[in-house]
Amino acid sequence: MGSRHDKEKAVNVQVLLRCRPFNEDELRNNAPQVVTCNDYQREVSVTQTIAGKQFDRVFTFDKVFGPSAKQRDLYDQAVVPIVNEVLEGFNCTIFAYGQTGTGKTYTMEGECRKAKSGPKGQLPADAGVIPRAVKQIFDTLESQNAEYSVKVTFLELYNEEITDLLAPEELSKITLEDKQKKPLPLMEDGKGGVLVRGLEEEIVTSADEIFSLLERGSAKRRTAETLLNKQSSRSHSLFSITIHIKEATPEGEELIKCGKLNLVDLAGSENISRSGARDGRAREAGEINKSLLTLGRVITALVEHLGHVPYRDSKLTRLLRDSLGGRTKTCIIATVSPSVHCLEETLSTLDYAHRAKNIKNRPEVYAAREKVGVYIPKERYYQEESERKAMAEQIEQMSVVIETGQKRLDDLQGKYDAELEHSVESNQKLLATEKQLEHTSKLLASATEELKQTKYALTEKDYIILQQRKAENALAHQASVLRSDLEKSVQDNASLYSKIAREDKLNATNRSVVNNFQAELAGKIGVLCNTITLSTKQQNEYLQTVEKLCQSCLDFHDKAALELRKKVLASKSLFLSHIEAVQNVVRLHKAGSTAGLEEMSSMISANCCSFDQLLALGEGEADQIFCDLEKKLSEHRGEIAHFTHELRERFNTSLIRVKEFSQFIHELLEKFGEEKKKLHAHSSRVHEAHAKCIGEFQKAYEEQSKVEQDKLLSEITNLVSSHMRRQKELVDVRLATLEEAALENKETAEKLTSMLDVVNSDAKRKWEEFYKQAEHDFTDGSNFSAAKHCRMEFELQQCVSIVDVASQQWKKTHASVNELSSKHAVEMDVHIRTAIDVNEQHDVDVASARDAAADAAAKSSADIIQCCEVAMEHDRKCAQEVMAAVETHATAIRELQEEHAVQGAEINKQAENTFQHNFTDYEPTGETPVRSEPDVPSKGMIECLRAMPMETLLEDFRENHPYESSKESKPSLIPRSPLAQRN
Ligand SMILES: Nc1ncnc2c1ncn2[C@@H]1O[C@H](COP(=O)(O)OP(=O)(O)OP(=O)(O)O)[C@@H](O)[C@H]1O
Repeated sequence: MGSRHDKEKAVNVQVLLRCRPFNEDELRNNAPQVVTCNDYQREVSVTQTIAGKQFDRVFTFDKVFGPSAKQRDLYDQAVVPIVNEVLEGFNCTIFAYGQTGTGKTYTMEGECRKAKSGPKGQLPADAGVIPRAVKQIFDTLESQNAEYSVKVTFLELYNEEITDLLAPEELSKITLEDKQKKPLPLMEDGKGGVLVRGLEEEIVTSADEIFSLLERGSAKRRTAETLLNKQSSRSHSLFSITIHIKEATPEGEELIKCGKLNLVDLAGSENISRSGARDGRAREAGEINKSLLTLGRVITALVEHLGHVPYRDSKLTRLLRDSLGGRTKTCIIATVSPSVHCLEETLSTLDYAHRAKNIKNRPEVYAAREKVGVYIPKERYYQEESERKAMAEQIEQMSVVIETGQKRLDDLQGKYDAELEHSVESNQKLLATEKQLEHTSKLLASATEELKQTKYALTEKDYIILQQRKAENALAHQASVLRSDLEKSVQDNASLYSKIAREDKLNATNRSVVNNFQAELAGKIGVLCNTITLSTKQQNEYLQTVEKLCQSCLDFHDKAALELRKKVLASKSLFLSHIEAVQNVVRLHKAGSTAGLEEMSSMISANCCSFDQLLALGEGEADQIFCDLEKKLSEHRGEIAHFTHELRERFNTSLIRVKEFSQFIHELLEKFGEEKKKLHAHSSRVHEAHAKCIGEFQKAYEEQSKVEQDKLLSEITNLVSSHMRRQKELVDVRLATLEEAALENKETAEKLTSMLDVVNSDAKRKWEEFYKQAEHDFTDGSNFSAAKHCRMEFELQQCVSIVDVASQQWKKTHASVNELSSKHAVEMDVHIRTAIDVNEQHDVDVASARDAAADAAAKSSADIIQCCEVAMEHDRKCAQEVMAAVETHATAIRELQEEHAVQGAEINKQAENTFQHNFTDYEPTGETPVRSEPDVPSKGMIECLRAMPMETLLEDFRENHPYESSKESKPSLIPRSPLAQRN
């Protein structure tokens, strides 16, 4: 627990830097390298050229992986310890952060997304962190023999919307697009963390299950990408593995350790302008950047120990809150490109990652926090899990219902708002319309007033005209009465010349009146004449126009008819030429098809022949092959028999050899025994010789000593005695050593001999065992080979019989093919003949149809021409009639004019005559009649007959028909009847 306690102290976020190798494009373009990695010193240096000078910026990280680092290197050095900590009960998070295309997905997932374990459970070399971590977790859990459970979740965060990449397809019965889009809401879990509501948690029992889930999720992500036309570079993905391990404590307690590993593949870190987001995608880029920017702000706040950390500003930071300054161990893998083209982004990534190094987390072991937890049996745990899942599903369904309700409410609110706006607009429109209506009503009232005034004026004028007409009529009547009276009085009083004197003045006045009247009448007649002349002239002009029109129409008709005739003739000739061409084509077709059919027929017969030949050849070849096969089979049979024989012989030989060898071993063993005995004898001899030698040496020594003693006794008694003592001691020591050695040698030799005996007996036993085994094996082998031989012979016989059957089958097939081909050829021939007949019949039909068509065309063109001629004749007649009518009309008008002129002159003359006759001076006759008072109307009376002056008439009219202003009365909406009616 001590180490755990240490681990639970604040630790910095671990930041690794990985620089990918140059990609193909960069290599092709010879892009200069600006990033250099020193993996050992954990340094990355970036070379910048500013104003022609080179600057190097060096960054140090917890670990640095250069372009040559493999997936395995990164995993072993950086991730293995993290996964071990997860297995100890820590929560750990690994982020991949960097510009698009720098290898985030490669690092996290690897090239082989479906990183199913290869042979012997090995992962492919390109497998990334996720598959390797999964494998490590399961390998460890399985080796620990502990009870555990593993759950995974896989989600995508795109545009601030969370999608569950593991959601089963069949659950959501909505359209594919909706399914892809279905966002999941985030909820507070009440413990300071967040939950993704409705996120599928899959319980898995093996690494392979996780791999298939991962594959499913990745596939879903890819499908969504295609549907939404987005790229992985714009979405974040979060793959989480939660592990529960049951562990027994030394105190006998059972606690469940709970570790969680979050693996986050962040979106590309480039900015909006570089991500290519425009218009509609600006929001998308904004939201992605919102997450990444918030992540940056969160890092800044944590590094600079600001009071407020803006976790809540984006879903990404809410989700990863615990991994940033929380209770989770965090590792950031920053990825960069070595190329100069990405320099700006590389520097930004390095700065970002470098700053993140200073974030401190306080990781906790989750088992420690949940020590109060109890062990639950596996079944109950799974049951509770499934219940929890069902409840979560229910909650999800309810939340969906709530969401739907909320959406509906929002929709309704939207509709209500729209309606409200609409009604405000309508009100405004209504007000405007009302104003317009008022204005229009005013206009209408004034127009009605004007109309009424006009009507009144018209009625006034009508009235005046009527009155004037009445006056005129009365005047005319009075004039005629006057004239007749005058005539009568002139006749009656012709003789009363004397009395006429006073009448002269009156007569002169009368004459002047009549003259005036006559002049007036003549003027009027003249006007009438002029009008008639004018109208006659106009009529003439009109008639001339009509004539011209008729003439031009006629001309046009003539021209059109001629053109029509020409066209009909041309079409006839064209039709004929077409028919000729069709005939030619038919002839050609006929010739071609006949030739083709004949060729086909000859080809078929040739084919039949060649087919026959081929079949015969094939048959010959097949026969040959069969013969060869049979020969080969019999050869094989012989060879196999020979081989078996040889095998048997070899076995026998090897058996003999084995026996010889065993004999040899026996001999060897015997020899060995003899040698051993010899060795024994030798050793005892050596021992004896040794003892003898020692005795002799002792004796010789003693003798020599004695001589020397005698010799030097007197001189060097002390020296010699000491020397002798020393010599004796040495010799004794030496002798003792020699004896010991001899004894040791003897012991060793005996030991060796006994060991050799053991070895020998072992070897003998083993050899006997081996010999027995070999003998047994040999018998087995020979039995087996005999059985095999029998089996092979049986199979060969079967093979031969099959080959015979096949040969017969082949012959049968050949015969049937022959039969079929000849039948086919006959049928083809029949078909071809039928086709030729049909073609000929078709030709005849075409010819008859052509003749009929030509006849019909000729007939129809003749008909058309006749029709045209008739029509032309009719037109001409019509025109002539029109001309005659016009002439008649003109003559009639002319006559009318002349007659009118004559009549006018006559009237004038007559009137003059009348006046001259009637107004001759009075000649006395003497027959003065009795004076009588003529009934001549007085001037006053005549004056009375005059129409009243205009003003009087108007006054009179206005008195009798007072004008009512319509301003008081409502204007009538019924349209007034036409004026003509009133007039
Ligand atoms: N260390 C590496 N070794 C070999 N190839 C690599 C390495 N890193 C990346 N690549 C290659 O570079 C290409 C881009 O990598 P990847 O798709 O992982 O980038 P990314 O950062 O995830 O991009 P995005 O943000 O668009 O998802 C891939 O073809 C990958 O195989």
